[in-house]
Amino acid sequence: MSEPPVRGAGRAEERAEAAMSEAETAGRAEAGARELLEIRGLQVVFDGFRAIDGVDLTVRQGELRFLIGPNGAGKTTLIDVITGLTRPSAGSVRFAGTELVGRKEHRIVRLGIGRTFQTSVVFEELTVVENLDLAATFRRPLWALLRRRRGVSDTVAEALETVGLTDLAERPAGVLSHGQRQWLEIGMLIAQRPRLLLLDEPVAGMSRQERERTGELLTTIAEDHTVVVVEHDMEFLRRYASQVTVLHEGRVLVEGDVAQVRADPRVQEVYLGRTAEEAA
Ligand SMILES: Nc1ncnc2c1ncn2[C@@H]1O[C@H](COP(=O)(O)OP(=O)(O)OP(=O)(O)O)[C@@H](O)[C@H]1O
Repeated sequence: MSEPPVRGAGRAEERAEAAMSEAETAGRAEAGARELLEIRGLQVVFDGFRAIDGVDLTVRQGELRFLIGPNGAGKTTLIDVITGLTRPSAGSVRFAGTELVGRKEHRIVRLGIGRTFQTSVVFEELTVVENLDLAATFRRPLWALLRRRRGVSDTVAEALETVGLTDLAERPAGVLSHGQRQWLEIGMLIAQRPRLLLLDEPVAGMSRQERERTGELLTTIAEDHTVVVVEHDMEFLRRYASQVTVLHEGRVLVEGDVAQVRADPRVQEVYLGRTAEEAA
């Protein structure tokens, strides 16, 4: 379903992005009940295999949504489709009313969607603050990049503060612990001022203490962002999740609050089966 090139489409997209930036400011002030992400009839086929098989998903502005499911359920593929990395064979992904399917990755970032990857994107030789500054320039217009910069911008200072790395601002990112590195990556996303953050397994490999701090961090971030978290850690889910969507074999199996989802026999069978006692 590749589309023919359309003359002026790039400019139309840029206009849409500019409009989105304005809408962004206005949108943040609005009540949190609005639908920000609307996925309908989504299908992704890899060599005849349906990795996503008719997914409908709505995420409202201001939600902290957890996406769980057994290995191969299609969680990462779903994030890949939202961010333009994978093109679906059918369906629609609308973000604040704008269709994302067919848009390039960098344009989707500019529309206000940021994601973390399972692999690190931090520059180890640069300091924490330099990494954040680099991330913050991503959505900045060219003239702003060319201007001589003095000190740390408010955006970067805020991101440092939010992720609790202010004391380590001048240290090279290479010396950070695994947890601190993950927080830096989240800080780098925040510095891009996205409306929607997609976090792929943010507590993987973290110590108990680091997981707790990350849970608190996500709760703070969710106060003024919409956040979708892909997570496997059930203990983490129990403590910090509110709304949960369970994917299984490329479909939405169950959706609801943590208690509803954990009590659902279908979820216990396909996902919590191995931790049924814990789920009780
Ligand atoms: N590029 C690809 N080509 C072929 N098959 C793929 C590709 N990407 C993913 N798949 C398959 O699609 C299915 C969904 O994969 P996906 O990585 O989205 O699952 P997941 O829920 O994120 O799993 P995990 O928890 O293991 O990361 C899997 O069966 C996977 O093998």
